[in-house]
Amino acid sequence: MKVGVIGTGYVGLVTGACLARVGHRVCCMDNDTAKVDRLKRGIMPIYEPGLEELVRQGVEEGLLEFTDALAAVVEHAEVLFITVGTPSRPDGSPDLSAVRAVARGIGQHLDGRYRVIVNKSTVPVGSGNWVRMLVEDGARKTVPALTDGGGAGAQAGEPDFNVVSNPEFLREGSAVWDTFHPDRIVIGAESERAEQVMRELYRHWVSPDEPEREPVPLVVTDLASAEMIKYAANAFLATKISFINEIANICERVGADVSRVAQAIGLDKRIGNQFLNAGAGWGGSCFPKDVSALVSTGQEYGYECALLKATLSVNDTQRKRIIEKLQRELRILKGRTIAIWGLAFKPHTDDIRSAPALEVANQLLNLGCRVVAHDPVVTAAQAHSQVPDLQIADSALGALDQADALVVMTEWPEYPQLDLGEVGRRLRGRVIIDGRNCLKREMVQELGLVYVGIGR
Ligand SMILES: NC(=O)c1ccc[n+]([C@@H]2O[C@H](COP(=O)([O-])OP(=O)(O)OC[C@H]3O[C@@H](n4cnc5c(N)ncnc54)[C@H](O)[C@@H]3O)[C@@H](O)[C@H]2O)c1
Ligand SMILES: O=c1ccn([C@@H]2O[C@H](COP(=O)(O)OP(=O)(O)O[C@H]3O[C@H](CO)[C@@H](O)[C@H](O)[C@H]3O)[C@@H](O)[C@H]2O)c(=O)[nH]1
Repeated sequence: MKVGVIGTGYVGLVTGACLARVGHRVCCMDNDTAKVDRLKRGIMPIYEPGLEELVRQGVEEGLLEFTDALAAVVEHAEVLFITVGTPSRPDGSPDLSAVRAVARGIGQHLDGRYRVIVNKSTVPVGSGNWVRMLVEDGARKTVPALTDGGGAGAQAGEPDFNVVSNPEFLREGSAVWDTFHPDRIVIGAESERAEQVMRELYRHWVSPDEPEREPVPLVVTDLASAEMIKYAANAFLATKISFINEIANICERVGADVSRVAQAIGLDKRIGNQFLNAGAGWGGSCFPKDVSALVSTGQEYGYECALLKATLSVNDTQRKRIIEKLQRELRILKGRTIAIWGLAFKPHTDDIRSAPALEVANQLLNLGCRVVAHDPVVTAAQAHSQVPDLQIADSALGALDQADALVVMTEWPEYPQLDLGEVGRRLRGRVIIDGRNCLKREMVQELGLVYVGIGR
């Protein structure tokens, strides 16, 4: 099928490359001309395992191309994905300005051919109807027949597009794998015709040719339910982490070990063992904004989301606990040098959007510390775009020289592999705050260092 992807960011690029891999002809569009130019030269805008090869293969096979022209992508595609960003506004509600611009723009370039317009951006309930309205508004300017009402068809009363909600559940760092192995595909469709197009688009997943491959469950719903499924999934996962962090905070007080508690409760199949790692709290481009957006939707309808507000508030205080732990061990923070291992909001990505590490770094700088950080993939330029006063070390061990304490903020697998003896020798102070419970406590303690984990 001919597929268009509008917004070649994380989701757009991965979606486009994976759809090309299964044989669709994909045109990815972005209004960031520099990004498009780099992509045409094979330079990836993000660090994501497996993505570069996939993009190269798609381009070489003539199945994947990039453009900065909206008209070109609308012209090309039978199915048009909207994958632009929907960041939080200061009040927690999502900023939908990019979706608005794209939906209107699509309308302006529609011709008489039928299109399926797919919302893959995470957008509040009701956005499917809103996108339909915006596309119609855009089309009205260029397709006079629409002024007769009834839809976006070149002939009055005959719509030439349908809107579909197809939320995305990929995780950064394993985005390609997740796209090929999703737990489910959700389609909120406003017509049978659009549903059939989406079934065909996802045939590789939902009706695999190879008998050894299990079909991926396809959940077909109305638009509003599909939109809600995305928010509910993220809110549940974020709540699960805030829950275990709260348990961790009680564990610390009563002398229990949250790792053992999580392991044991996770064996209960009703609870499950994933997303039970206590730590410095969740971050990233999705959980913070999506939980806030759901609270904001509740408020629009006069509903107080008490549980979701608690999820957010536990997460807020969780980062402050890192500072409290440092204060407890070092007493005076002013004038101290603190080393931070890990800046990305989680391992295997260079994404620093709402990264707990940067928030902790900022707080420490405000408290008068010098902060020296290391991350295996986040560059100094990226880090400085958010925290200009942060010092960046070339190596994890290099970050420790003159440091009074080490704080581990991202559980990159290489950190626990480092020579702890060397860590002990390099650190000026004796304190290690393991904000991700990823180091071997006993080994740290054997070296005469003070180990402080989360909930243990
Ligand atoms: N990142 C994730 O892991 C993830 C996972 C699931 C869902 N989502 C959702 O997917 C959406 C996209 O997220 P992302 O992380 O890929 O965002 P992103 O910021 O990485 O990418 C968005 C892209 O859209 C482009 N863009 C903005 N306005 C445009 C316009 N008018 N025309 C064309 N392109 C435009 C930007 O230049 C950028 O390249 C969000 O709603 C997000 O919540 C993200
Ligand atoms: O047990 C855990 C698991 C995760 N985290 C933290 O939670 C955050 C989010 O992690 P993760 O969910 O793995 O990353 P994302 O790439 O943000 O993916 C989430 O957000 C995406 C965007 O909506 C969804 O598509 C995914 O399904 C959803 O997992 C990170 O800061 C992690 O450090 C924990 O603290 N403890």
